[in-house]
Amino acid sequence: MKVLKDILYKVSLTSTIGDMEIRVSSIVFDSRNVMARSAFVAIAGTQVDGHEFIATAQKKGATVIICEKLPEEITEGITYVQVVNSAKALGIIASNFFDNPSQKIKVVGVTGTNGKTTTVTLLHQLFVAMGYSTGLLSTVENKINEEVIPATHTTPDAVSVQALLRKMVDEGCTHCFMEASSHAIVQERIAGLKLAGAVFTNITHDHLDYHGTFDEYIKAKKKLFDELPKDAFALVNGDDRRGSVMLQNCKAAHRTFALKTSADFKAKIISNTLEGLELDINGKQIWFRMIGAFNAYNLLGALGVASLLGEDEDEVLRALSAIRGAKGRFDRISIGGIIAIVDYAHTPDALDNVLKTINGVRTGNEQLITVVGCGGNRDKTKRPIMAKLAVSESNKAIFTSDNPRFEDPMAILREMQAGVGLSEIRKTLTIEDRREAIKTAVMLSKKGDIILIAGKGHEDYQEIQGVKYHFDDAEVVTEILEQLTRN
Ligand SMILES: CC(=O)N[C@H]1[C@@H](OP(=O)(O)OP(=O)(O)OC[C@H]2O[C@@H](n3ccc(=O)[nH]c3=O)[C@H](O)[C@@H]2O)O[C@H](CO)[C@@H](O)[C@@H]1O[C@H](C)C(=O)N[C@@H](C)C(=O)N[C@H](CCC(=O)O)C(=O)O
Ligand SMILES: Nc1ncnc2c1ncn2[C@@H]1O[C@H](COP(=O)(O)OP(=O)(O)OP(=O)(O)O)[C@@H](O)[C@H]1O
Ligand SMILES: N[C@H](CCC[C@H](N)C(=O)O)C(=O)O
Ligand SMILES: [Mg+2]
Repeated sequence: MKVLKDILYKVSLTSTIGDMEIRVSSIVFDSRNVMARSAFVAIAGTQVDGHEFIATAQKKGATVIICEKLPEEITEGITYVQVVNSAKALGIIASNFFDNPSQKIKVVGVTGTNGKTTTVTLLHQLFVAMGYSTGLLSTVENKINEEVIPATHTTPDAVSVQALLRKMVDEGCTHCFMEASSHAIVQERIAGLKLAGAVFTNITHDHLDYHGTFDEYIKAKKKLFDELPKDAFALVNGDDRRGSVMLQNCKAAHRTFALKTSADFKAKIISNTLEGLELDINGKQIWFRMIGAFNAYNLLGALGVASLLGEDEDEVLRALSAIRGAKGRFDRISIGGIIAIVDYAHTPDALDNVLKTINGVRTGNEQLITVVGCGGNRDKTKRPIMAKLAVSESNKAIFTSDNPRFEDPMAILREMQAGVGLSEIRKTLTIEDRREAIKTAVMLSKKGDIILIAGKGHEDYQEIQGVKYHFDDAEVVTEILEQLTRN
């Protein structure tokens, strides 16, 4: 239990009504989770306005209401705190409630359209390998050293972020590497967090359904850098022209990494094969198990962070060279001479990168068959672009479902087909059922061929009408390859 006025430290208040010395049992932003003596924080969301649930929260036992607009009816015995921005207040209050864990651990946030999970996973594995007790907050999973705490979001909600950091500090962690999604930055899920540094990987087309325009999407990412303290570092990809935008008006120490331009952390690709990457870094030639030129950026980002946190470059490079990265990112499954690659490419840039990587290393005698879909209730403008890329960079493309959510799967597929020109339509098949699509790809391939299954990576479900059915691309393709190559 914490005293209300203590957990309001640093929150911009407009007015208060009632006892400020009252004790609070938990911080809750969803009325459905309120318990006796909770403080309920009302937030206007994308679907509903949390202010509509103030009365419900009170009935369920909330004794403190934190809101932007005071309710018309004020109840005796309840304390009301009016704040300027309740989403931001939630982060600060949650941090105070958990005794500001981010002040006791070095937290590094990674943002960007692609490469966040890969970069934080590399860093987590690297710091564990170097002997540090280390936390991870990522799309795939949250972790304290090797203990897995399932993840529901790329960046958890504000209360979970602080609760997880508290657990990390209590378990002796000295570092935490976390993804900062653009949704999380805008929704203030990381308000109240003290960052030791932030990384910008890149920005390309995604999430325009949520942010509205590309400019707003850039602004969302930039907010992370605008709010960094002076003693933090801001490490950006110098080859992405928005890298310098992130650094405008940023008080933290400016640092860059790049393959093409001059930068604080630089590398040159010596070789890039389906087995891994060889890079030249400061005159040292090092081999990494990560595949694809884009992973040179993720490796450099991780090296930059480790160096900025004071680690020895040689030791870092030695450890990094043994690391495989995150699950579902360029996972290779080779059965009966057919190679299947499962990858989380769910944006045009990611798909383009993965296809270019495969095309850059194949002989050309084999076929490349791409199985791909686009998520429902997400940015629709990605659909024709991703379809076009899949067709033009593969011998055959099979369009299929990828979490249709509440949309009609066939409507999504038609929007994908609209991106393919008449001359290329014969190179495509549309098969709504993802298992059937993968099976068809396997049946169409012969020894030496490559099947790329894009979009779901580590995901172990197919989300249809609010229900998550078990579905794992790697599991399905393995089973089908084993069956068909046995016969
Ligand atoms: C679009 C979006 O980001 N939505 C997130 C947001 O919900 P919202 O603003 O839509 O909430 P809402 O349903 O309108 O409700 C408003 C408020 O009323 C409260 N409420 C609601 C109902 C009720 O009965 N009682 C009640 O108190 C809600 O708890 C909330 O505080 O805040 C919620 C709590 O933190 C999130 O769970 C929710 O994530 C949804 C499920 C989601 O799918 N988000 C995705 C898009 C997302 O966040 N993705 C990024 C990664 C993207 C990427 O980088 O690729 C991520 O970080 O995971
Ligand atoms: N640095 C990069 N530049 C471009 N594409 C990349 C990069 N790193 C990874 N990718 C591609 O993007 C996909 C997603 O990578 P990753 O999971 O690391 O990104 P993310 O930013 O965490 O994505 P999300 O927004 O869904 O959390 C990979 O499967 C790969 O296809
Ligand atoms: N973090 C991303 C993941 C997309 C993954 C893809 N499989 C899909 O469902 O669209 C999102 O929530 O938009
Ligand atoms: Mg991620």
